[in-house]
Amino acid sequence: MLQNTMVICVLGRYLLKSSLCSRSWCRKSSLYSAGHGFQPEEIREKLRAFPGGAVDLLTQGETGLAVLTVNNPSRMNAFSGAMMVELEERVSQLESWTQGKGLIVRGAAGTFCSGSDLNAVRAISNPQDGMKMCMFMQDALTRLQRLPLVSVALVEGRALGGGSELSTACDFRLMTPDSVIQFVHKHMGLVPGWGGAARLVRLVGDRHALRLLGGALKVDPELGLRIGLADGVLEEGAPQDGDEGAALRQAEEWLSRYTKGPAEVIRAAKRVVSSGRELPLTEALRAEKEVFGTVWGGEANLRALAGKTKHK
Ligand SMILES: CC[C@H](C(=O)O)C(=O)SCCNC(=O)CCNC(=O)[C@H](O)C(C)(C)COP(=O)(O)OP(=O)(O)OC[C@H]1O[C@@H](n2cnc3c(N)ncnc32)[C@H](O)[C@@H]1OP(=O)(O)O
Repeated sequence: MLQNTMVICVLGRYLLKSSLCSRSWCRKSSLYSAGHGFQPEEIREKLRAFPGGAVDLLTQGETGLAVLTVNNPSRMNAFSGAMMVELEERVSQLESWTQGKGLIVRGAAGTFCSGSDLNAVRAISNPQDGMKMCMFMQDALTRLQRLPLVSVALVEGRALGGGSELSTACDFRLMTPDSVIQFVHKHMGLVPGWGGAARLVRLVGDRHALRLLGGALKVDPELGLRIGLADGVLEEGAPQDGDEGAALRQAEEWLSRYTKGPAEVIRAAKRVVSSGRELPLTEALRAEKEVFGTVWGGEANLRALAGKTKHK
């Protein structure tokens, strides 16, 4: 009991100091340390032995939106080891992108992501390597979720296994009409290990989470909306018309509602939500105070005051 309380206190302090407190939000901070057996360089080297695919990042300076594309279409965008390393590198890039406001995470060629590349999984199916991959991906996806960017997973086609977990690391999920999110882990004799279970419980509550994991249920857009896993359903038809970018454009338009305005204000909004999501109330309030201090009397605030803004 005492040990649990200490772990919670240490975690709270860690979040406040490392990624959520005012002076160091943008600093790269890891979820695990050497004390947990987390040796990132050793893990990267191991993962790079499983090549294939890419994780592409496109940042748009004018809009402040970035698009992260999981790109391995011949394997339904499964994550090779090299792609796991690339994902972490892209997250590092986004951590340093101070002008960013929004992020869309998608898969190439009309499908989201079919999880880990099973060829790599078979080769590292011993417990030691599994733990290393688990810590590495938890760390990368936790840092992705904590980015001061409003993020949305654009789910087309299938989001399976690790792909379903990736979708939960975004603030929102948009689904195309025929898409499916499925935590297939049970069928693989597994549970999520990329942080997907912990995030799923926070998104849909423990009972729905247990239904999705225990039943490996296929979540279509209707079910997704009903349980709060999906935040919107995109319009029918675009890819059949030979226009692969249509879903992306719809997602950009959807996201722009939440990213319109000065970067420092949008980023501050995401930061107070991140601290509220992760920290106990007292620490979240302190973190909120720190963020408030970064916008109070700031350029956007003074402009609004000078303009006698009315909210009609
Ligand atoms: C469980 C958690 C774990 C983790 O957390 O790390 C994982 O994520 S394990 C991976 C979980 N995902 C799967 O088990 C996916 C298995 N694949 C399928 O169910 C199907 O392939 C599907 C539904 C994704 C697509 O079916 P469809 O009929 O449309 O296409 P194909 O089956 O012909 O697939 C095309 C091609 O892609 C290869 N593929 C698909 N997914 C993976 C994957 N995860 N790893 C490696 N390769 C994958 C599939 O084998 C086909 O290749 P081919 O050479 O043509 O056989």
